[in-house]
Amino acid sequence: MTDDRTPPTAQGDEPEIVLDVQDAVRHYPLRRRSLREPRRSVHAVDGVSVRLRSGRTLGIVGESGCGKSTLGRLITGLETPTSGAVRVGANGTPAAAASGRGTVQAVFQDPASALDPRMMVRQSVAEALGGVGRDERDRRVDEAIAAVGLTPDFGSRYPHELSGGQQQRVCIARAIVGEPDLILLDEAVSSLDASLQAQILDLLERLQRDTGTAYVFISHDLRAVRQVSHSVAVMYLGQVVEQAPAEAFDRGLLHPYAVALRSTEPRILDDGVEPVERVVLRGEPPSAVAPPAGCRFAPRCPIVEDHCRRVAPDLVEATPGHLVRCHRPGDLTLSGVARADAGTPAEV
Ligand SMILES: Nc1ncnc2c1ncn2[C@@H]1O[C@H](COP(=O)(O)OP(=O)(O)OP(=O)(O)O)[C@@H](O)[C@H]1O
Repeated sequence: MTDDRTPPTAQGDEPEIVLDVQDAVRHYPLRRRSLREPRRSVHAVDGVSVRLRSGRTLGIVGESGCGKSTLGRLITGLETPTSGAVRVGANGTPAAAASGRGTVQAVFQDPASALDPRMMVRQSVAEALGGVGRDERDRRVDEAIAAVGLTPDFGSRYPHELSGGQQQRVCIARAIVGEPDLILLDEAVSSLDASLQAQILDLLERLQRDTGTAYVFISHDLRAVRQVSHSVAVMYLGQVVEQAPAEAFDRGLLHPYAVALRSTEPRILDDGVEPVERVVLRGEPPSAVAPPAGCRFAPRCPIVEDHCRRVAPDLVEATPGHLVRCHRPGDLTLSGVARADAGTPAEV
């Protein structure tokens, strides 16, 4: 894959928006043990706004429990937001209404459980296509199986006759066969070994070039996210704390949590840049049931000030396409990680 992920569209001729998340909130009410107990809920996603254009990839990273998968379920319409709006496709249909209609497809971590063990590959891919005539269905199923690099004879195999990588290719064939506007990839390469991961990531990039499908790529693997994404959103306790063009993700992160997270993957900088000093965060993430007042990251922040504990920072644009939610953006830097270089940030 190339480093330059700038889409091939001329300026002023922007591709259409296929995902528009506006102030999305998803709270899960907790069961009360008695009626006197106050109502409490898990703030899984707490005011997320992102937009994604056709042909581009938005990466979402953050530690376990920060709300990545919940956001993914809102995008695929598997869940509805407690408040806010999630619209998908060129027509801006609410995600819940678009669910099951093929506008958005999803690929998850475990391909074996995503495939029906009683269905041959062809049936499985055809099932995802829905109601089209038989000839067209056969043609599109053949194309999808070929597009993911499987030979036609795989069509008559069952999932247990495939390797993990081949099963994931079938899941991707199922996702692309109906030509969706958007594919959610939630830890889609995480269970594969390194060389298979590279193959699948290359495949996804090629498919995107050919079809213009947009991807939301959720992963704890920063290296994979950096490789495929045009823009990367870093989540912390249900909120986006930084969204940066992929180039800035290497050297120009501004939020202390994003810098710390980034420092756990020094190998990304193997391309001649000095190694990064590791920032070790104190403590565990606070509970998503009662997020801290002020900045949610304040209890663990290495550069916290009094103000941070009292006033919640807004997500503001530092440079075009680069957003950060911090009172002291850019104040935590690492040796080998230069201060943000505005450059020409990509929009997703
Ligand atoms: N159905 C549910 N009911 C109650 N709480 C939930 C539910 N689903 C998720 N949560 C809680 O919401 C928060 C966000 O969970 P989510 O699965 O979105 O995080 P994640 O970032 O995808 O984590 P991981 O990387 O471990 O998958 C967590 O605190 C989780 O316990």
